[in-house]
Amino acid sequence: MGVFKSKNHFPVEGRTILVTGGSQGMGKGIAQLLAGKGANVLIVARNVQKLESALEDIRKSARDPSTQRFYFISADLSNPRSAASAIDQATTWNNGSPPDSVICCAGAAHLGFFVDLDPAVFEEQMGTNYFSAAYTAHAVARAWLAHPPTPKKSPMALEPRHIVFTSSLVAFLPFTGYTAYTTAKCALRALSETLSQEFLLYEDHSPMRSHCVFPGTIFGAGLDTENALKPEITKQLEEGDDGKTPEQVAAATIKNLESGDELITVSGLLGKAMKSGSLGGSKRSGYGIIDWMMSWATTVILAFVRREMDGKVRAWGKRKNMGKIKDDNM
Ligand SMILES: NC(=O)C1=CN([C@@H]2O[C@H](COP(=O)(O)OP(=O)(O)OC[C@H]3O[C@@H](n4cnc5c(N)ncnc54)[C@H](OP(=O)(O)O)[C@@H]3O)[C@@H](O)[C@H]2O)C=CC1
Ligand SMILES: CCCCCCCCCCCCCCCC(=O)[C@@H](N)CO
Repeated sequence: MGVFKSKNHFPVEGRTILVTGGSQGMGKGIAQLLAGKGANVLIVARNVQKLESALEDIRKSARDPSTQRFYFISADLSNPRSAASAIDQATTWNNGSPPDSVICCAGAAHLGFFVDLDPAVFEEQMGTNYFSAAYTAHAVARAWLAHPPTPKKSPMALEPRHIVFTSSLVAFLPFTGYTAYTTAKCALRALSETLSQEFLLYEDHSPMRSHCVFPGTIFGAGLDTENALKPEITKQLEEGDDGKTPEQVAAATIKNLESGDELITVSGLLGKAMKSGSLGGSKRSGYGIIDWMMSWATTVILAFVRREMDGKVRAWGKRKNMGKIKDDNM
């Protein structure tokens, strides 16, 4: 049956994988899934209590608890020195080799209308969502180049090492209320795609791959926190997405990594359609046929979707008298 079995581009058994934001939500889901597939897993986040309790659950998901190893590192990854130190600690723990792959899930959304946000939020959102991943990637790419890969199977086979970024469906279509967050998530897409090309420089001696995941709504504590600040109109615009559990998002992410996708969606047809409408010069999945055919439909559909969304936003502003100068100010 070997002929029909396609290559697994993301083997994890016996590998060491670092997951940022691994203490809850999607990151924890991914860490548990990788543990179940036989990987050694490190998780990084700030809050130690959450890290400890997540690590317990990850350990319980292990395929073989007698051989697999698990560890947590507490670090604020929006600080470049802390991110570099986290990769150093991970390398020391992993007997001197950097983690084989890194999955960056750390992130959080601060919602609100642009004019209502304190300017500090723009910087915080870049730190939490963009710099946390950029600094982690920078530190691990340097470590990878300093530690050439050791062949896992035959002497000739060099397994690529992978860095995975987590963006969002909001990177494909504007959603009112998300300015501070979406800009950081779009920056992650640009980083991932530029890196995927730049990594080709090292293809012969130190193959590396970068990927970007674009989840839709993920249920959990992160979503509950962001919803407290989310404008009603934003909730209306997001209604087309039913949402997924962290476990569903984790499973779809790993499945797509295994099939070798660079840009990964995890929301069924909705995600595939939104992605295909924004491909430009981006890498297609497989031979690109499905992306290409789908894009015929979505360039048309998305124009209508956008019109409908804009109509909702315009009507909302009108109903709430937004932007109107109060009479007593005149
Ligand atoms: N929830 C959703 O609807 C969607 C989420 N996403 C993105 O998917 C990812 C996962 O989302 P979700 O499952 O909701 O995540 P959660 O909010 O549940 O968890 C976020 C994780 O990131 C960690 N983290 C946050 N900031 C930092 C930091 N500065 N340094 C280190 N760790 C940090 C948190 O731990 P601690 O606070 O202890 O540091 C926690 O482990 C995020 O990047 C999010 O932006 C994308 C689309 C939709
Ligand atoms: C053919 C195209 C049809 C388009 C339909 C539009 C509806 C899609 C809704 C998507 C909702 C956005 C979810 C991500 C939110 C997010 O990233 C935050 N929650 C972060 O925490």
